[in-house]
Amino acid sequence: MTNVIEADGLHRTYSGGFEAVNGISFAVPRGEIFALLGTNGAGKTSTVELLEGLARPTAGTVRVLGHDPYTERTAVRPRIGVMLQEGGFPSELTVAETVRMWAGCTTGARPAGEALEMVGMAGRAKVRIKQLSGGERRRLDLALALLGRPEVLFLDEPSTGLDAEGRRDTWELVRRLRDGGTTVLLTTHYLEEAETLADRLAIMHKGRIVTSGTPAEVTAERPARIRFRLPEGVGAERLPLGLRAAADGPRVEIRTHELQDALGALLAWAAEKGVRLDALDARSASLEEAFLEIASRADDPTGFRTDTASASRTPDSRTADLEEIR
Ligand SMILES: Nc1ncnc2c1ncn2[C@@H]1O[C@H](COP(=O)(O)OP(=O)(O)OP(=O)(O)O)[C@@H](O)[C@H]1O
Repeated sequence: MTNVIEADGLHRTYSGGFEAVNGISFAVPRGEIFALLGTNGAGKTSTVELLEGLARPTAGTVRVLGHDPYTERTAVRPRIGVMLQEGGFPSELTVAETVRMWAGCTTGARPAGEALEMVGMAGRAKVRIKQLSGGERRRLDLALALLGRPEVLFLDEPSTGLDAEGRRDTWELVRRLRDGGTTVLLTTHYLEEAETLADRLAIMHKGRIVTSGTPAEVTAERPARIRFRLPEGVGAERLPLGLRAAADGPRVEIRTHELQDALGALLAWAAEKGVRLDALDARSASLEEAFLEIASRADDPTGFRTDTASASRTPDSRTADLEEIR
């Protein structure tokens, strides 16, 4: 499969000497939605700007559609669509005028009405920019990014400021574009967005990629969780040995990399002993849990793991992991 975006050993150091991007590498094949996640200030926007050709990396290489997006800007720019974190529009123009103005600078632009239709803004064509809500401005930003029928779409926090319905509409649109062959790289703070939308993702922290893979791969590295309440008079120490659990009074939590085995053992024990497990809840790790764990672990210099190290961690298959109830 052809890689449409390739970043290799990227560094970006700002003029004061601050290293915002610290040696990251990844590749995005054609027709994939790739999400860059990260803590505030992790370096996502700094990275995306390098991919968009808005800045030159301090070290390392970027290829977009086989070209250097900075030095070969004229070859790359007509084939990409960019939605920046904050678009600046003349506030007195109407939505339609803004789109037409933008279309005038775009080769092979879609008709203005079509671009507005795609983002659900056709009914707002005559409204002045200054009268738009924050969410409507985001939709307009997206319409402008789509004007040139881009092969590669860069979306920096596309659904920030959108309500739940607007977010779902945007996800639908991004999926349709992907299904039509567009490659999409997006940054987001919404973990649900990354989990449901991204084919693959990378989590950044302090300029580095800490982990990457499909959403399922990233969460699979984290233990699943079983929670329940034991009846009065039944202590957690009576649970089967393999299921040593953290208990806070009657509330018990088991963390395990083998959810099916652990749950099976727990239910068999409860049935045999006639113990009722109240509020029983078993679930795989969510991306949010993975993210929070990565962020807190990466803050601890002794606990920092690189991508390779965390990927090669082998879960203990027989014993459930024990963790304190938080
Ligand atoms: N022009 C600049 N000069 C110096 N430092 C900068 C500059 N632009 C960004 N930074 C710093 O680089 C780091 C990374 O910023 P960046 O905007 O890339 O992070 P981000 O992951 O997009 O953050 P957020 O999620 O908060 O938008 C931050 O610490 C930021 O303060």
